[in-house]
Amino acid sequence: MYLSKCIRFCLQQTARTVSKESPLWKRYSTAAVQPKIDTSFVGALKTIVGDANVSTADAIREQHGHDESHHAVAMPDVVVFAESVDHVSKVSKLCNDTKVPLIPFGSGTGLEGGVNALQGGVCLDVTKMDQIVQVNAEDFDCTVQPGVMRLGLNNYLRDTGLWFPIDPGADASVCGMCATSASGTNAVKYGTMRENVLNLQVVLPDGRVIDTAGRGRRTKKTSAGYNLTNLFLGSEGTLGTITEATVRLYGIPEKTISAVCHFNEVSEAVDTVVQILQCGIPMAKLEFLDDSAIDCFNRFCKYDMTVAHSLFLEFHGPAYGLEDQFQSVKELIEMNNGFGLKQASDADERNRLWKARHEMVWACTARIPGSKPYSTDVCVPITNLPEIITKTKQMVVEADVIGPMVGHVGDGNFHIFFPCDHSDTETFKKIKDISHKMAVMAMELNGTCTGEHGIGIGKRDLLVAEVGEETLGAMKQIKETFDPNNIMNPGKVFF
Ligand SMILES: Cc1cc2c(cc1C)N(C[C@H](O)[C@H](O)[C@H](O)COP(=O)(O)OP(=O)(O)OC[C@H]1O[C@@H](n3cnc4c(N)ncnc43)[C@H](O)[C@@H]1O)c1[nH]c(=O)[nH]c(=O)c1N2
Ligand SMILES: CCCCCCC(=O)C(=O)O
Ligand SMILES: [Mn+2]
Repeated sequence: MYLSKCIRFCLQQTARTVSKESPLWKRYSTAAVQPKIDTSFVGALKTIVGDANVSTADAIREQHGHDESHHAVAMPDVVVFAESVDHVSKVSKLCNDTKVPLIPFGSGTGLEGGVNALQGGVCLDVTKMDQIVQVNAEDFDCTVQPGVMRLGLNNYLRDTGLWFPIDPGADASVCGMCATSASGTNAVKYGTMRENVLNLQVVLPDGRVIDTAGRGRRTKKTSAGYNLTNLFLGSEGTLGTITEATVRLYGIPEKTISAVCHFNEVSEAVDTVVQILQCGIPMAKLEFLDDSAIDCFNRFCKYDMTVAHSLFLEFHGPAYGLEDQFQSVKELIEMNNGFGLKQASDADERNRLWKARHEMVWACTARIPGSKPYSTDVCVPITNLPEIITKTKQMVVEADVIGPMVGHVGDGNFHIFFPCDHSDTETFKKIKDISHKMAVMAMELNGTCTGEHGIGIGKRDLLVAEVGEETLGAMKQIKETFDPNNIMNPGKVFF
């Protein structure tokens, strides 16, 4: 009850901070100085990176003014394509000296408006820095530049017998995945980015270049000083630009089993998840799709799966023992009245299933032609998962909106993929109301308003409620220490 009162108090307080006279607004809001983008500034950029790497063309600015979220496009004044750490350092220093906003751009697949240039300024596109610097196969790690995408990394690794398993549904940049503390379907076994980054090279706003664990360090564990690596993980471009990431790699599993099963009740599916995890069965993937999501799945991905609440499961490991794990899960599914348990017959069927799962948001969006996706992203301790999923499903049904539920329930994290026609203001209001209530419910159940997509623009009010004023104040102190001129991605994470 106490938690609930704190959360609601903070939300009320934050509602007041939007009107700028309240003390909370002054304490947390650090609006950047309006950019001084003139021909001499653009000329200075061209001197640093070369004429071809600076663009003020509308099409390029528009392309860099949004990500895959529902947030409105906010174009930068200029787009700079960095080709080296030196470029990043000198551009950062120029922006810092002239107090011009600087927004790092990975591959634009973010879901919270993270790259949108709310106050104009310079978009720093790092895709040209696309080298895989080093692969240390015997140590299970590699170092990549910020333009390396996760699928490109895994293609490069194919002959080594290793892979990088963190798998957001998009082909994102590895450094962008660091910046948003990304996750995906494999997190239940391999963890999220927070558990898989050994070192980061970061260019600070004033141009200084640091290595968060020390240059060349790549141990699985360290107790040397503050954990700056995890400080920059999830920083969403607000503390510095990541110009190298050293990440953990894993052996490609000898054997993989994928399977699907169905339930008549949401509670039966989610109870099965909790029991699987409490039995310590080392699942690789454990995804939930409700009946509405399966309906979208069938329509868009050309499947004819039973339209019922479903679990998509995957097991990774040595050939021996994997079938035993599957049989243990089979018993738990049957104990919870699950039915239709079916293994994928071969790698093609397995890959087709998971490709469809990764494209679920588009399947759900296609339910209303011309709509845009609006995704939620709450995460709770798994024992609280049955309550929040059941209550959320009830909210969606009562609101009479299309709200397919999909997610990484093995991590306690799930989404609703609302097809959102912004011109339908009544439905859009219902969607935002459900999203807000879900986030408050998650926080009241000891969870978080964002398991993997970040705060960006749309969840800044929720962050205050989630962490509380004192903790947010400490975060602001860190921000002001690294970025006293507030040039790094202003308006994100904090008001
Ligand atoms: C269809 C689909 C499906 C999914 C997802 C997206 C889409 C379109 N995502 C979200 C997205 O893929 C994820 O947030 C990525 O980490 C974003 O990486 P980008 O390189 O696209 O960052 P993008 O360029 O979008 O930037 C995201 C944020 O990071 C910052 N940033 C980017 N590169 C940086 C750098 N080098 N240094 C500092 N800051 C930097 C930006 O400033 C911005 O604030 C997701 N996510 C997830 O966690 N799990 C999932 O399952 C999915 N699924
Ligand atoms: C474009 C919206 C993407 C929604 C989120 C996708 C995601 O996280 C997933 O698990 O799928
Ligand atoms: Mn997800």
